[in-house]
Amino acid sequence: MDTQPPLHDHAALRHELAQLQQQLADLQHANGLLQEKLAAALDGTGLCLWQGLPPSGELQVFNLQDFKPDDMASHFDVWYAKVHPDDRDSVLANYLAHLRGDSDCYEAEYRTLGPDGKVTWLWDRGRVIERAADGAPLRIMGAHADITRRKESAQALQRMAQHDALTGLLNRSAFYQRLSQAIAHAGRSGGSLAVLFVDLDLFKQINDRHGHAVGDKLLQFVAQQLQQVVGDGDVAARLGGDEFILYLHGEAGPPAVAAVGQRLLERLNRVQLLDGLAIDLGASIGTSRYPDDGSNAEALVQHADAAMYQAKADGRHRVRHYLRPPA
Ligand SMILES: Nc1nc2c(ncn2[C@@H]2O[C@H](COP(=O)(O)OP(=O)(O)OP(=O)(O)O)[C@@H](O)[C@H]2O)c(=O)[nH]1
Repeated sequence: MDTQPPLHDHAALRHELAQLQQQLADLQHANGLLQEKLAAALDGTGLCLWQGLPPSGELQVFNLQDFKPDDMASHFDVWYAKVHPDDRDSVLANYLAHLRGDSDCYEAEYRTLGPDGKVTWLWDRGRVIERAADGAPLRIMGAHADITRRKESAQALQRMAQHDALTGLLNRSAFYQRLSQAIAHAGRSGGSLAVLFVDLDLFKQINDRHGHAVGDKLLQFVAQQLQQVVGDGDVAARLGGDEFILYLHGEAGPPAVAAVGQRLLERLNRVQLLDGLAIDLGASIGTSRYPDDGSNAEALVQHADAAMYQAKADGRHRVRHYLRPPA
């Protein structure tokens, strides 16, 4: 039996095939243009587009500008394992809240850890674009970007705002902030803490005799000594000029506080050899304690300052504790 289609059907099929091939070529061309536009839009942004399929946990990445394929996780569990342990809870809570429909979008800034332990900060944002009839999320699409440099600059700025440029110690405002937090903590836990106000003796003479640059080096030396006498959780700072301050946390009774002050004086009293110069460096130290001598940072510092003036008046290079004026 002859099963060949009639000749005119062949012609019709060929025509249809040619049309389909043309449509395919048009679609490929349009797709190529879309890819070019997407690449142009993303160029230089550092953005990486991703799609997640919550039912299977599969993750896909659509563009790899600035990224290597191995940087990308192909499954939710792999991505989650890369997130810094300290950031996991908050990122996951944010992501799940959005999958549940509790938020308009998922958005988080978090650290990831590379195999070599390298930390990369990511900004990540996504939105569910397809849900099942019962509301279960089927597809989520989003983008992430490497924000490590921005984070590092912000951290450097924060560091500069909190530290003294010459000595690297905390500055006045950061110290007050820390001391206030320590007082609040001690207040809740029934603990005590001590403040030591340190003012160098006759520093103007040292500057005048040896020059400002030598004075600067001495201030840096004093800062190092302060850091040597404080323990874990204690804080040392430069208030400005030749004034330094520190607080000791925990059960710092008067003898222990005086002993720390004395240790510091011994360290400073050694004649310092600096640039071939022998410099006799001294300091007067005033101390106050929470809660006996003040209930807030300002009062404690003020009273330690008053005790420091008493140390100066008593002959300098000594430690004095704040004495409440007689009522
Ligand atoms: N080298 C240097 N000197 C500073 C700096 N900041 C402040 N000073 C100087 O530190 C000196 C502080 O002197 P004063 O506190 O007035 O008095 P003193 O000479 O230490 O005398 P007493 O405090 O009475 O023992 C001043 O001469 C300031 O110019 C600094 O950053 N570097």
